[in-house]
Amino acid sequence: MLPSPCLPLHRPPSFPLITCRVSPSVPRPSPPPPPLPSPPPLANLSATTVPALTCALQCIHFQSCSGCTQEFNLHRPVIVDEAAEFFKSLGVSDFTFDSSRLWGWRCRAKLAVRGPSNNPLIGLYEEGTHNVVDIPHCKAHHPSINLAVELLRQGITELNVEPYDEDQGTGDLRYVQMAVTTYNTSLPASERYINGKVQVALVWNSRNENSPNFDKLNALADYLWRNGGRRSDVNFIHSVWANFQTSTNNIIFGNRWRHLLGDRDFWEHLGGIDIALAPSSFGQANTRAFDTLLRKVQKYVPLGASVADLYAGAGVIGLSLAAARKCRSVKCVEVNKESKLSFEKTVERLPNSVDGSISWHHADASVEPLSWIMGSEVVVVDPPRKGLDSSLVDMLQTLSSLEHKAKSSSESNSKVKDEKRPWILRAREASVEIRGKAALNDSQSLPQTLIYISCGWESFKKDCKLLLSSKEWHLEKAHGFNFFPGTQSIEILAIFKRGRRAPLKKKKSGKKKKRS
Ligand SMILES: C[S@@+](CC[C@H](N)C(=O)[O-])C[C@H]1O[C@@H](n2cnc3c(N)ncnc32)[C@H](O)[C@@H]1O
Repeated sequence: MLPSPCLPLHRPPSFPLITCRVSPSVPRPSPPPPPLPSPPPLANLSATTVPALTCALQCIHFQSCSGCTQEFNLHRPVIVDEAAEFFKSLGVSDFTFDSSRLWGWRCRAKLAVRGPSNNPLIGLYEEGTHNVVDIPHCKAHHPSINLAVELLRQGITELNVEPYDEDQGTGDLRYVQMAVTTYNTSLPASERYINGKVQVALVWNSRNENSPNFDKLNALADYLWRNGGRRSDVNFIHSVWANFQTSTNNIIFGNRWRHLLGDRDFWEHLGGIDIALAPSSFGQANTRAFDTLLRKVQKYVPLGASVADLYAGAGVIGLSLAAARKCRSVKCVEVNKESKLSFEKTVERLPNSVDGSISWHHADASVEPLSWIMGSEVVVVDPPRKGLDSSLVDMLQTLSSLEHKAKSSSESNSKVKDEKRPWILRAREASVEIRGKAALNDSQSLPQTLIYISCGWESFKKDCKLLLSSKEWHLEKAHGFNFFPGTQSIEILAIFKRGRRAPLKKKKSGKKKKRS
């Protein structure tokens, strides 16, 4: 039998929750945070009164690790002022910025594993290099991720697992993805976050389960499960998965996944619904801040609307809208086929009141983008950091003139027999169509609202200017969210409406006209 881990693994005390503005949906950890100066109100974007040190990162890895770039004023990334100015110049002067947890916010981390087995390095690359910096005390990680990293480190050493050597292409363990679920209904809501459990995905340097080093992978998974799983004292490992990757490029995951131990299903409660997320599907790193954003998005979608959710991942945004806004139809479009299963599981748990037409399509949103948004009143886009594909921007810029073309294109799409385009046929094969009581929306109408969610500020600015320059859209509202405290990045939620902005009504002077 293998010895138990040499270091005792205890759950560390929770980080204090300090925020610029605590969203009401964010559960407070227990015990309550120490008394600290109250943060400035959200909408006030003028100079902050919170001492910089109160919201300082205070992380011993700050100098060496590339993960964080802002050490002080975590509640207010430097980019917020620029964003407020940018939106003001476009006629939106009530930009808001919402902050939540400043430490322990990262619920999803992909870490490289390098170095010797008796002293493994588990962390991020040093800026501009492929040298891995060990970050056992990372302040951004959810505390359970740091615990799981520590346990993994012990397992690697005790079992003599060889970390990957990039130069030689040798070694076994290349990366690890750690994702935390904070959804445990057996605990009081206030204790769920801090007691989050980790889904560990080990990226193994072999083709599949038949490779000679598979026994070692199983031994490492057993070690994690025995010392951190359900029957251990600490119980912070949710499950262990394997991903097989032998390529020499920089892509972290290979195509083959295998569930090894623990619960197969991983649930989170976001935007008012239960969400399933497989390790192969995209998941937001800051789940609490994402929940705040989802609830804000709901406010901009009319009840009963039809929605196209492009760059949808497992359909979290679309499905939360389907439930909260009783959407007539929701169409999700995503290029990663691995997200389909998570979407299907989430749909199974949707409340019975959701009876609109719901579908998920494995397709590239940049190919024939018009076909995806036709018939929807609201289109949601949540692209990767590089922003929208140019074909999508082009289409959104010329929407009115495309109206006629849209009609004929939709007519030809509906003739399944005549369809020759392979990408459309493939998308149909891989799509999931769940028809509720409500009929599918076959209308030819085009969206009046565009909801743009962005994690890439520079690309957002570019896309935003292009959309506005066409006069096809105007900007109605803009919000920022502190998704990545300690970095220069924020998440943007921008609401565009078709056509020109209505001119501001002139204020009445208040003086009564004299009767003649
Ligand atoms: C920032 S993530 C957002 C995912 C989802 N909205 C969520 O919040 O969970 C961007 C997603 O776009 C997908 N994607 C990237 N390029 C795409 C394309 N051309 N067409 C469709 N999906 C794409 C990625 O696979 C990824 O899942």
